[in-house]
Amino acid sequence: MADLAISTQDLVKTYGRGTRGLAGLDLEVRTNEVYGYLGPNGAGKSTTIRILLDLIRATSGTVRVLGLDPRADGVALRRRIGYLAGDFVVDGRQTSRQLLTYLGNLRGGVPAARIAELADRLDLDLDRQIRGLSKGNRQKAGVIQAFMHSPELLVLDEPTSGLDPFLQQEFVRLVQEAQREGATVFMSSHVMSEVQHTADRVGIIRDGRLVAVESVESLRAHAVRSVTLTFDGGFDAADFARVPGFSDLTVAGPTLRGRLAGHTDELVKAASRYTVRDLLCEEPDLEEIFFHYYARPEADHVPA
Ligand SMILES: Nc1ncnc2c1ncn2[C@@H]1O[C@H](COP(=O)(O)OP(=O)(O)OP(=O)(O)O)[C@@H](O)[C@H]1O
Repeated sequence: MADLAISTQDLVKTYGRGTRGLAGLDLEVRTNEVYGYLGPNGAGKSTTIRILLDLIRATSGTVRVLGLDPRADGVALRRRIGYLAGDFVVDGRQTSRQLLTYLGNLRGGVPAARIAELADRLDLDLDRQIRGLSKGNRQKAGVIQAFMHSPELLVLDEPTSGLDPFLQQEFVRLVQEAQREGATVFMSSHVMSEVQHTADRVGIIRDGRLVAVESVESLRAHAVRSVTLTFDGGFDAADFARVPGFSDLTVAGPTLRGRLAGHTDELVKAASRYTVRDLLCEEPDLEEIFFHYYARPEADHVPA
């Protein structure tokens, strides 16, 4: 289907001696979305990505990437994809500039100014030998080679591992720019917070199967936030006990704390009857929801 950048049906990968890599994976990544592919170590994320790139082959099942079969059209596909491997390994004797120029030429030529601009944004010294670089700096070279030719599809395996928080923000901007320019981004991670700033949807994989697909928006809407309200003058906690979704209330002097699921509107209306000195509403902990899926072995595929 044209509106799907990636689709797999009943994909199975068995490694020697029956180790299950994938156990019937049905994946659908829509064109121009950012899809976060989440799961704990060993869930099958890298196995999926390697099959998409035809670096390994599935035991059974079908795969379509940009409308093509990676097994038959791997070479044509590579040019249209930006791929960052989880274990980005290259010949360390060359400089990043040499490596990126070489890879750029393989992909039909990438202007030197584009490489320089990305290196500047990620703060990478292009003229140092790769083997002398820290893991984080090598990862920057990996990120640049994935983005530099403005591919239609970015397939990124744990892209921000090793990047410091400042560079993670720059990475988020790169992903957003790529999406604005029409690219689709498929990105694996085992850390929810890493993808929540960029992803439209997240798919959660466990034991080689997709156990949930949700839009980040809906994850947020169902997320639970810790709320702390401090009042000037008295307040009646009973007014807050009636607020839908507000639970685990505790009162300490002028301060009321609780957990809020869903929208804040009713809580704000209840608080507006009093003089509010301070209001703290913590970011929803999506990680908590993410682990909730692992706690339910029977969890069903939830279409977003
Ligand atoms: N080359 C291999 N030979 C045998 N088993 C493998 C091989 N590669 C992966 N596996 C197994 O397949 C399963 C899925 O591994 P995979 O690397 O795809 O998981 P992952 O979700 O990417 O984990 P991580 O976050 O640790 O990279 C694991 O049980 C793993 O041990």
